[in-house]
Amino acid sequence: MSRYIREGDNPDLTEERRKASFDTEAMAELFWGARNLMRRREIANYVEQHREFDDPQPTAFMTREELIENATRKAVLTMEHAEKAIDITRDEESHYFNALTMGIDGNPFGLHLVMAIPTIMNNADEGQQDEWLPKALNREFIATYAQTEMGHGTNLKKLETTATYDPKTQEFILHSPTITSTKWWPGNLGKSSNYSVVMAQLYSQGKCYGAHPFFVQLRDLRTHKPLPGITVGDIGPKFGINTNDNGFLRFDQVRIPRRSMFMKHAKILPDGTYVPPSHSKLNYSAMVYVRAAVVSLMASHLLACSTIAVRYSCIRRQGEITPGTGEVKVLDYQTQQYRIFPQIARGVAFRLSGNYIIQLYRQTMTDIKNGDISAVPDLHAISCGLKAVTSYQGALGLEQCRMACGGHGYLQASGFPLQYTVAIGACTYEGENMVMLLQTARHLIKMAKAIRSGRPPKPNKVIDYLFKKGPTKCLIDQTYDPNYQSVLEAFEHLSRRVTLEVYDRLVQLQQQGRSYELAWNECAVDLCKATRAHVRTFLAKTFVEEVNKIADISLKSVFQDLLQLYLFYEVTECAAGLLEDGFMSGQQLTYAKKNVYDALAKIRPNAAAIVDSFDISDRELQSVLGRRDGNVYENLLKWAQMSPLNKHDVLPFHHKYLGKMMDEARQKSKL
Ligand SMILES: CCCCCCCCCCCCC/C=C/C(=O)SCCNC(=O)CCNC(=O)[C@H](O)C(C)(C)COP(=O)(O)OP(=O)(O)OC[C@H]1O[C@@H](n2cnc3c(N)ncnc32)[C@H](O)[C@@H]1OP(=O)(O)O
Ligand SMILES: Cc1cc2nc3c(=O)[nH]c(=O)nc-3n(C[C@H](O)[C@H](O)[C@H](O)COP(=O)(O)OP(=O)(O)OC[C@H]3O[C@@H](n4cnc5c(N)ncnc54)[C@H](O)[C@@H]3O)c2cc1C
Repeated sequence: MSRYIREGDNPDLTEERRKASFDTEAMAELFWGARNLMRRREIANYVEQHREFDDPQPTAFMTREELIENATRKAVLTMEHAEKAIDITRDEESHYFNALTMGIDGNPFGLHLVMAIPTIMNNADEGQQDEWLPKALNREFIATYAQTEMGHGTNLKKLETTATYDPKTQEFILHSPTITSTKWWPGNLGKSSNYSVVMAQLYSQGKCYGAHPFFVQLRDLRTHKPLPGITVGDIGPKFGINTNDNGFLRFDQVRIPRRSMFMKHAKILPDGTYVPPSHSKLNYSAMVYVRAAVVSLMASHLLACSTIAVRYSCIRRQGEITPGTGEVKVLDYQTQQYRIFPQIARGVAFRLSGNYIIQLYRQTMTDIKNGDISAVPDLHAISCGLKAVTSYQGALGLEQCRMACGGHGYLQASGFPLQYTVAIGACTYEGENMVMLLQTARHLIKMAKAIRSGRPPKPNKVIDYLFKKGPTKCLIDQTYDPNYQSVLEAFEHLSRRVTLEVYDRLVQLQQQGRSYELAWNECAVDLCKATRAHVRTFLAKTFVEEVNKIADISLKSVFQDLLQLYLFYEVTECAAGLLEDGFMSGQQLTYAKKNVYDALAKIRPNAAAIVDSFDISDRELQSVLGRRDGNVYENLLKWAQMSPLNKHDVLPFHHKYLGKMMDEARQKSKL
């Protein structure tokens, strides 16, 4: 018996696992890296041995208060166990440990770890870091990130919370002047946090200097009651992440010391003089971090949901393909493969680009510390576009996986509602997706201007292709092309064309008398298309580069199948754009489709082993349909029997309403 095939497993799933053309363990090592995989296994074992991390019942059956209490209990346990279970200096280990112990629906430390600590690290000056960081790491307080207000989330310039400097007392006065200035949404703000990063309009010497971050104590450290002048609470149930106490917050003339303003970049001197930062957006770095992290987060969601969908599709038999030969596994239907396998391929693509963008983020933060801010605009541009594209495609992909599981996919027991409701938040938080696409487009338009004026900027891996002249006709079906250069060139062509076309239209509209802003708005849909084309090119190139690095032939061949699917699926997705200017022919589109179908057929026998190699445990999946052992039906029944409604054969209020109604109806009909 192996790690993947065990006694008592569903025989249909075992048969699938035996079919694989590669060694699943070797694939898992390639996917995670040998050391990371070993550490994942050790961490998972650690958690399995500590049953106190188990939920007392499936979270789907809990009330909101029970959810939050359970998450809080496990969050404290997680912190207590962290040093024994993981190397806390390694983010990968922390993320994995947290996902195993606390799940994905939220926990009281979410924003503390993901936004408040990064803000302290990147926006506090040395003295402030010395004071706040050890306490933050030591969990002496829990902080969140309060930026969005009821009236404004996107347009930070219009935030209404004010921080007015009073040089007499050397304090800021925080105030929420209107209902719409109420901070609204911050994760863990409602009940868990006692501190927060607060974005407020900075006023000094009668002048407004725009939104700046402040570090503010919200609750008494002993009683946990809100401090005087502070009104704080939970915003109520949401589409998802109901384990998270997203909150509201108001200030009524609350005084905080001058040194509560984050002063690494901008400063207020004791007399009220404002010292500007070297780059006006350096205070936004925590947002940049989460945008970059979303790419890997979407990979995790897609890989988890495709694991569920593939496993379930291997044990679900329904209908015959050849009459009289018996019911097939639903994974044998080409339509099923077409729904699920592209999600696997996209998940892998996101994982590879997610690694790249997080490294770029870390490098840029180090550069900023050393006084070099040159990479900031490029990081902002690509992270906004990637965040928007991966969260949107991730959301669509999860829904495909759900639908691929038929009726059972709609059950909470499938695990999809949890994955989906958590994942789609990323289309909105950290910058609404359209707004993010338009941020990247600003960068692309600058590049287009440089192309038109014949002055390329200094070399940059992400945008260099825009300045090259590619082939004038698509060559995807013409040459032997193991590195898919002609597909990449097609993506580059599309990106270059839509970027230049929308740039030319912007210029033309201005020449016709429109202001830049009005012209921009008239071009906004196409500007978003330019960003999507650019991000597609980036994701595809990263995928090709990474597959080329694989040495093991049998593993490489599996990745090549996924790459083939990814690239040609993307060709079909953007076919309208490639056909529009005659770059690609209808015949070439047929060729692309054929490549998609060929790839589906090649992936089919390996599908179960591919998803096994993602090494996603049952504890993470929280899915009866996606169980490793494939024993779905008996466990679905067990799961339903745990429903609180089944505590009583007859619901306590039955006779009050339905019972009474039917009794009365029967009596009337007897009369
Ligand atoms: C498996 C991995 C697990 C990892 C774990 C991850 C877990 C994830 C958990 C998720 C938790 C979610 C928590 C959510 C938190 C939030 O949502 S916090 C609130 C987020 N809010 C936003 O994102 C607001 C969006 N709005 C903006 O960012 C800005 O308002 C704007 C739209 C970008 C415009 O900014 P503004 O200052 O008004 O712009 P302008 O003055 O017009 O300037 C524009 C120029 O500035 C450049 N720029 C903008 N932002 C940045 C930046 N961050 N960095 C660098 N440069 C920036 C922009 O490009 C413009 O430049 P030019 O074109 O040169 O003018
Ligand atoms: C799950 C979740 C968690 C969150 N966590 C936090 C948190 O911890 N801390 C925090 O501070 N905030 C948080 N937020 C708030 C979040 O960051 C904002 O909701 C988000 O930035 C979008 O802003 P908005 O709500 O103002 O949307 P709006 O800007 O009002 O969006 C409404 C519509 O207007 C469009 N639109 C707006 N401006 C433009 C424009 N310039 N061009 C084109 N279209 C435009 C948008 O595309 C969208 O279609 C969270 C939100 C969610 C959903």
